[in-house]
Amino acid sequence: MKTQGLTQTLSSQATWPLHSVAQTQALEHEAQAALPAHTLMQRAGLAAAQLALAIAPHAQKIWIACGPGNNGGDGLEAAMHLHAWCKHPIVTWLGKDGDMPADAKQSWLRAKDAGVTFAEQPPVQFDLAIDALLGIGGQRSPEGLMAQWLGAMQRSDVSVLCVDVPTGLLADTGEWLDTSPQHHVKAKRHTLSLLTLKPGLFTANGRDAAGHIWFNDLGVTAQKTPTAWLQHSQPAHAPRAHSSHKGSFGDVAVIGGAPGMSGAAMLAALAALHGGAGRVFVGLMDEDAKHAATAAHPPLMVRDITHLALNESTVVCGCGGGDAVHALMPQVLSSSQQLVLDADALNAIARDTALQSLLKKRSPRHKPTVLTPHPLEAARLLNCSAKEVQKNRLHAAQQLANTFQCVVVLKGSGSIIASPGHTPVINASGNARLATAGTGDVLAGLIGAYLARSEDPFAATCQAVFAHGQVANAWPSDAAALDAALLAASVR
Ligand SMILES: NC(=O)C1=CN([C@@H]2O[C@H](COP(=O)(O)OP(=O)(O)OC[C@H]3O[C@@H](n4cnc5c(N)ncnc54)[C@H](OP(=O)(O)O)[C@@H]3O)[C@@H](O)[C@H]2O)[C@@H](O)CC1
Ligand SMILES: Nc1ncnc2c1ncn2[C@@H]1O[C@H](COP(=O)(O)OP(=O)(O)O)[C@@H](O)[C@H]1O
Ligand SMILES: [K+]
Repeated sequence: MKTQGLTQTLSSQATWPLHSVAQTQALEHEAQAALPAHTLMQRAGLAAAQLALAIAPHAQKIWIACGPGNNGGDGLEAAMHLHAWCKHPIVTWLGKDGDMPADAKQSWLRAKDAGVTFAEQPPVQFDLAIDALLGIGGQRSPEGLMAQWLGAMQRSDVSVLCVDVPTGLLADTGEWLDTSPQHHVKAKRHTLSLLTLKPGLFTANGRDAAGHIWFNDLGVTAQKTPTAWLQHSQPAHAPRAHSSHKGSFGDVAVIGGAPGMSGAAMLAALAALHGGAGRVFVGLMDEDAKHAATAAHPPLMVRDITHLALNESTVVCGCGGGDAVHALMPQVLSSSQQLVLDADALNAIARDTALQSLLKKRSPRHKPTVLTPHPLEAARLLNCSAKEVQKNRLHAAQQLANTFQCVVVLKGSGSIIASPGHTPVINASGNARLATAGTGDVLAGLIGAYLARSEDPFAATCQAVFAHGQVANAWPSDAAALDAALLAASVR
């Protein structure tokens, strides 16, 4: 087994394995059995203290809020090092002598012996705070002093370093334990994930709660199949062969754009075009918009829906489809070779069990389908509330994928890509610049373009979702706000 382990930022790897709390605890037990007692906590505390120095090199007064369990033990270890390095750590601690885990007790004794300052209340002023209240053992809402201290850290303007997991966040799902709307996290935040990276840091509320994420495996290599993968970057596009032609990259046919909503279908079509599809056809449901669409975008081929070769195309259906798209769905589900279903197409399926049966039949007929619901659309398909979907996004996405035998993209902060037989992927790209109307239409079109030239629908979908978010990541902060039209023009 390796020693100490290195604290890394996530940019060094394209994909990262994410492990659940249960897997992490099993790994911790295995590692503890193979190492001298207290080794892991000493490594965790040293890593936290070193990271504290790195993110706030000039900090002197450091408030370390320690909980009653082993997460608090990590904080006590960190305090001991920071004290030895002539910083001024002040520990507020919720542990009780005689009622604490053995590792935490040992760290408490070591911190006391080293002369660390313990206080009843947080200091009035501090230069950095370390949240070592709860880690992966936190399964009920903080109350009393713990809740007060957590609130003080979240409201503070000073940087906060969370040890392992931001207190109050469920490491498996990214949901806050206490769902009252108090979590207006203000401080600049860092999280040092220990032993494993946990899925909840990357989806739902995880990204806001955790801030910049660092990882230290404490010298222990996780062997188990992960719960999910984090996609953190992707390979550059393969160069196009010189002899390639428009037929080499597939046809995408977009169906949607009912009266008043043609923009949604056009966004999907433009995204498919800029995403590299060989030819993009648009079956607009609004007759009156066809002429203007052709004039504005000559490379797009606007066609009557009945003239689209669905059985030879990757069809993107639903963007701006309104209720009228329902009538087209039997044909679309039966004939399309590959299919991306978004927005109103998903709502139509949620309402109609006959369409659900047609959808389920596609996979056995080797006709791949990608569903791209946002949480409310996913909830309609699962017959539950959007809140329930958000409670466990990985589970909801996998459930949808298994039910309909499709690839599913559950959109939002930390989009989940799930498919039967695959370990789900959490997408790391993207940010709140995408929280504007029409960006989902762009995603549907882009997935269409990637599917059209790929043999692997799951991988193609993961790459398209990453590329879509990457535009928002790279968007200059001093440029005009990113809107869906700019996004459709910028995707690759
Ligand atoms: N052991 C090791 O070698 C290593 C462990 N590591 C570290 O340990 C962390 C896991 O430690 P853990 O399992 O002790 O759980 P932890 O997150 O401290 O919380 C549980 C404690 O909090 C209490 N509690 C819970 N909710 C509460 C509430 N609302 N309000 C008040 N109290 C509440 C709960 O009490 P109980 O519910 O049992 O009454 C229990 O005492 C992990 O995230 C990592 O940081 C690393 O150093 C690697 C090596
Ligand atoms: N905060 C965010 N972080 C990352 N991605 C986001 C965020 N907000 C929105 N997005 C992305 O933007 C797109 C919005 O899609 P959707 O909700 O369908 O919007 P619309 O229907 O208006 O097109 C999705 O790809 C979603 O993942
Ligand atoms: K913590």
